[in-house]
Amino acid sequence: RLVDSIHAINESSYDFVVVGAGTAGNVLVNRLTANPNVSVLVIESGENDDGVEGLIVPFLAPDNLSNTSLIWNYTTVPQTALDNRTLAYQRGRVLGGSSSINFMFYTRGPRADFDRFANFSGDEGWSWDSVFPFMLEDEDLVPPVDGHDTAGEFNPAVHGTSGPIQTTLTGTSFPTDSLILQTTSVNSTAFPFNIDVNSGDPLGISWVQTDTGGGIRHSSAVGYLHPVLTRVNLEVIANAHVTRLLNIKSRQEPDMRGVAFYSRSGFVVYARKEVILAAGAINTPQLLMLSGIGPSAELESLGITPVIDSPAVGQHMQDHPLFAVVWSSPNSSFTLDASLRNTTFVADALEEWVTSKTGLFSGVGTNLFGWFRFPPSSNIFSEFKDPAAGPTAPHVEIIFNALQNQFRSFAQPIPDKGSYLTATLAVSSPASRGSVKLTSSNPFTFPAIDPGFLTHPYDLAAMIEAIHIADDFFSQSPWADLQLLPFGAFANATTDDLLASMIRSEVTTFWHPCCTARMGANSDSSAVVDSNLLVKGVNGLRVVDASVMASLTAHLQAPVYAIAERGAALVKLAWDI
Ligand SMILES: Cc1cc2nc3c(=O)[nH]c(=O)nc-3n(C[C@H](O)[C@H](O)[C@H](O)COP(=O)(O)OP(=O)(O)OC[C@H]3O[C@@H](n4cnc5c(N)ncnc54)[C@H](O)[C@@H]3O)c2cc1C
Repeated sequence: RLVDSIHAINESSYDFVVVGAGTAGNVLVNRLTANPNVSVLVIESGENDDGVEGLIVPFLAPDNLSNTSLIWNYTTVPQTALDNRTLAYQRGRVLGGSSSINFMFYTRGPRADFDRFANFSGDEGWSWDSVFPFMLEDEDLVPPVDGHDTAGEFNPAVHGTSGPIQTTLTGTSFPTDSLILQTTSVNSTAFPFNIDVNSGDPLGISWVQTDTGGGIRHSSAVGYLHPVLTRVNLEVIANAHVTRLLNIKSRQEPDMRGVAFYSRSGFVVYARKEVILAAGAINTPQLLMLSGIGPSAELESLGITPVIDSPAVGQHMQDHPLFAVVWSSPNSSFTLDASLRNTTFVADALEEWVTSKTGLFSGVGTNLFGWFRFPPSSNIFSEFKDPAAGPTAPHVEIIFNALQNQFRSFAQPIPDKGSYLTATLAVSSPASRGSVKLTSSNPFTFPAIDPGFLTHPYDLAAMIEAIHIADDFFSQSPWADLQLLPFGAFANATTDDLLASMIRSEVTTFWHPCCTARMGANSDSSAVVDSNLLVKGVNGLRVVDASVMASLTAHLQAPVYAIAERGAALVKLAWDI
């Protein structure tokens, strides 16, 4: 049952209180309420997603970033390695959380990253082989909207077909698709084709898989929450902001099963079994610290009485730095710039989506992308230790036909004529670390978010390597007819030093924060939760969201689903439900 008012809530205590109806939170809600004897309240700060068209049209995803009623409109602190720029740092604030506003790439990440989770936490249960069955549980792979034959575009053996989240392959082809594939043939050593990015070995160039189905976004709200809203043992309150967790024991080990929240006025509810924090990698550490779980001295300086000293809360933050390089081409038939400037073309494409959920608006605008490792002999490793987790973990990601082969830049203005090809690049296993810190004891004051982009020099060197790989890619024979020329600032960045300044002045976020309440062995003071995701040093509190990752991996949504599926299994096991 979805309620919009606190007065409609039936109880003052529930078996489980879940904080945040986001990507992970809705997995917990769905799996726990499958048992009719278990009662769950989920408290979500954002509004109901149902009926908000902008959230379900895949092609319109970027527009959500400026819809401030659906997002946490965060900004980072000045990034010291990015010319002191601050960056917009949006998160989803709506049922479905960031899965309702993200760009829908469905990527589970490399085997090596999950094996690193297992090593770090001392729990084999987090290894790729152990988590893999949970990865299949969230997924329902469905045919693409154009019904084309997908043989050779994915490996059915590594996909789920009965989970809540529909995933699919592109249903709109772009002229550059065949050129990308030809490049994997003419130089399969540097640019191998990989039939399935989600097998645990994502290296090479693959077809993009998205969490869309039938031409619409399948967020955690669409897949996990709305179908179970009729369960009588579930209550969901939207537009209700959790302000802190309450220690309900004055002696012995703290017990955090009280939840204070605000919905026009303040309320408290209690969990009989557990509070599960699923507020995401920014708000989870914020709430822990507001509740007295964090670095004691910092909390005291803000007037917050510490419950336990947990210095790692908010630390070890990672995110992928993202950057774009643009080439111009006199051959406009390969790019969509001209079409997208034509209002009739755009209106017709939208009309096609409205009537049949097919065409340009049914897709995310990117069909093929690649993950690459630098060779062991690469100069970068004479200077830096390799931060990647192992042989399946990429060093860089390149999205070759980003957003329909049109001009796309995070810093430069859109030209009103010409045709362009944009590659977006990311450092996949960055060495930089950042933090989330409280600036106030007021729960409505935004925390200080510092992703620490490029603060480790390896990340800048890796981004320069990514540009060289992209350049090499577009220098291969299939691209000759396009007569590509580096465009804009890229055209003038003719040395690595000039590339470095361009990177510093343009890098932005891939919106993948994680690791701010990371998992680890009990003896490890750099970890906030144990390998069962229970907050160390207190009772009754578990964290299940991107904050618990031991280190950064892929695009985070599919890994978060897998972590949440396993998290739900851990909760059920702990309470024998
Ligand atoms: C613009 C963008 C594009 C992205 N693109 C992709 C992509 O293409 N592929 C991919 O894999 N990943 C992508 N990501 C990342 C991915 O979506 C997130 O990492 C993932 O969804 C995070 O899941 P989560 O459960 O940790 O947090 P969220 O899904 O953000 O959920 C947290 C929820 O908690 C709620 N909440 C927070 N604080 C409170 C509070 N105090 N009280 C009550 N409720 C609260 C929030 O409103 C939210 O609903 C993208 C993210 C963004 C923002």
